[in-house]
Amino acid sequence: MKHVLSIAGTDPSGGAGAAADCKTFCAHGCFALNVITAVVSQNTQGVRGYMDVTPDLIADQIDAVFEDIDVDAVKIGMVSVPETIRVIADKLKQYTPRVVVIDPVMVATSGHRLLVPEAEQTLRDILLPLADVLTPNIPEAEVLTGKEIHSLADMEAVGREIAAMGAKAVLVKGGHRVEDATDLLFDGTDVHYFKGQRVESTSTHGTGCSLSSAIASNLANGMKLSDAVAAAKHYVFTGIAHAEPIGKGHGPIHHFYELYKKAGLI
Ligand SMILES: Nc1ncnc2c1ncn2[C@@H]1O[C@H](COP(=O)(O)OP(=O)(O)O)[C@@H](O)[C@H]1O
Ligand SMILES: Cc1ncc(COP(=O)(O)O)c(N)n1
Repeated sequence: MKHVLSIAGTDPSGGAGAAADCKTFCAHGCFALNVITAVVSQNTQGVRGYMDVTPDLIADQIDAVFEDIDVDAVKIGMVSVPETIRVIADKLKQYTPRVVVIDPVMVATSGHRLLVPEAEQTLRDILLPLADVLTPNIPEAEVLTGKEIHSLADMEAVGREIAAMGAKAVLVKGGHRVEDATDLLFDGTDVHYFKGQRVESTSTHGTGCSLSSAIASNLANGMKLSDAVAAAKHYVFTGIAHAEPIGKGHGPIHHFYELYKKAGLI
């Protein structure tokens, strides 16, 4: 069994962050490990506040994992402040995990910032070059490049530009598109489109967290990148399409992929 580590913030309502990551790893038959960067009070209706874990405690959590367990892949989510980014980057350089998937989380679906503006530059300069795969959504790709995205051609242009900043591969996610939910991968050489129908649903909390965790799991399980992304996208699509509404706001996607398969739903 492969061991996959999430480095992310929390969500007590179980839809995003560390909870989504660990559910996704388990659904892919991987053993879930997790390091917490920030304790967040949030639910399906929004983020109420958060407290960053100190850099020393983040470092010690990462050491506790790597000194003890062989890690096959790492997924990084909410990193909130420059100090958090620096300590994670130092530890990635120290332990050189085989696969690093970075979801550059900036703003929650509810509109609350999860990355302070001063940290955007640090993320771009220090963390981005350590990514085997970086998975910005459209607003995040716009912040990283300073360019507006209105079309698939714009998604391709920013994907290439972010790769030129140092990420080995870039998946520009299309969840914020109006017409469909097509994602675009630039793998450093080729461009791949992952066409996706938009599901009209309020169960979209944690889609980005789950997608990047599914990619990390699929890569840990030995898939090649384009297959890993295609399978991850299907996982998230199914999670949205078959979710039972939970909570009063934007509910979580579901992680019962194998059950859905057995039931003949997918
Ligand atoms: N309403 C939707 N219908 C189908 N797929 C969606 C929908 N919303 C998001 N996705 C997919 O979920 C994944 C996460 O995308 P996105 O929502 O853009 O990320 P984030 O959660 O970081 O904002 C992408 O593969 C995207 O295409
Ligand atoms: C700890 C944490 N990490 C990431 C997200 C983003 O998820 P979403 O964009 O689906 O709200 C979140 N809400 N909370």
